[in-house]
Amino acid sequence: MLTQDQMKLAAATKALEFIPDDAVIGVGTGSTVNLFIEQLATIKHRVQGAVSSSEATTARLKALGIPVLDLAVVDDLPVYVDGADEVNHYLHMIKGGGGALTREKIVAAVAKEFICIADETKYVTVLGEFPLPVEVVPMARSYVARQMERLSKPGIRVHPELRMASGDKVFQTDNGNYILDVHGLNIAEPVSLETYINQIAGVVTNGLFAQRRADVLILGTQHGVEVKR
Ligand SMILES: O=C[C@H](O)[C@H](O)[C@H](O)COP(=O)(O)O
Repeated sequence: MLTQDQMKLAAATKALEFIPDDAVIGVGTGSTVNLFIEQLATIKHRVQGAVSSSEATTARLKALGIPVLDLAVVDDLPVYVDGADEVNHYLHMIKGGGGALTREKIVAAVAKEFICIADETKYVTVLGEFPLPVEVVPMARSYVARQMERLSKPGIRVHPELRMASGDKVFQTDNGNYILDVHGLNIAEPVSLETYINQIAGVVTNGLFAQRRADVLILGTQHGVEVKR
């Protein structure tokens, strides 16, 4: 029986086959991506560098000698590799468990191909068991929380929770914002919910990646690596 980390590593290693020569690569954030970064370091001589989606990823890339470029000076990003907290059969995702959703969404928007690397525990029929991260401007946190609660239905309570770092310290994103983790959503229509939440004043973005879904899912399973499109 493989561990979750072994399945993540298998998916991260397979992703190397999707990396074109001499390209700048978009790199996401999280434990699965950290394994990918270690693999990417083994072929760093054949890439120009990486665009990073978080301060944590930037530090790891630099530590392994992979040049980090500013997205603003990169015109062509053929591939973006990132993990997910949940991914459904249409390759819509929930992301942002590590709080990097906004920069991830920006880099993903620029990239031609989004390659999601995940282990089989992330593969779901309906998104929403994982609480949906919503990045908010700090002063809007209570207003946005109230708007999210209005998504409750009879028998289903939608419950936003302000993400804490430790003790009574509020978690802050790389952009200086807060995260509401929204529990109780059963997401039957990810594209319309993504749009709806993003229109609430004070929301920077939410962790649904449905309008810009993954193009390829590399899934580490107990029976080997599966590639889905
Ligand atoms: O903000 C974090 C990212 O969206 C990650 O891609 C996501 O949380 C998955 O992370 P992990 O690979 O650690 O499960």
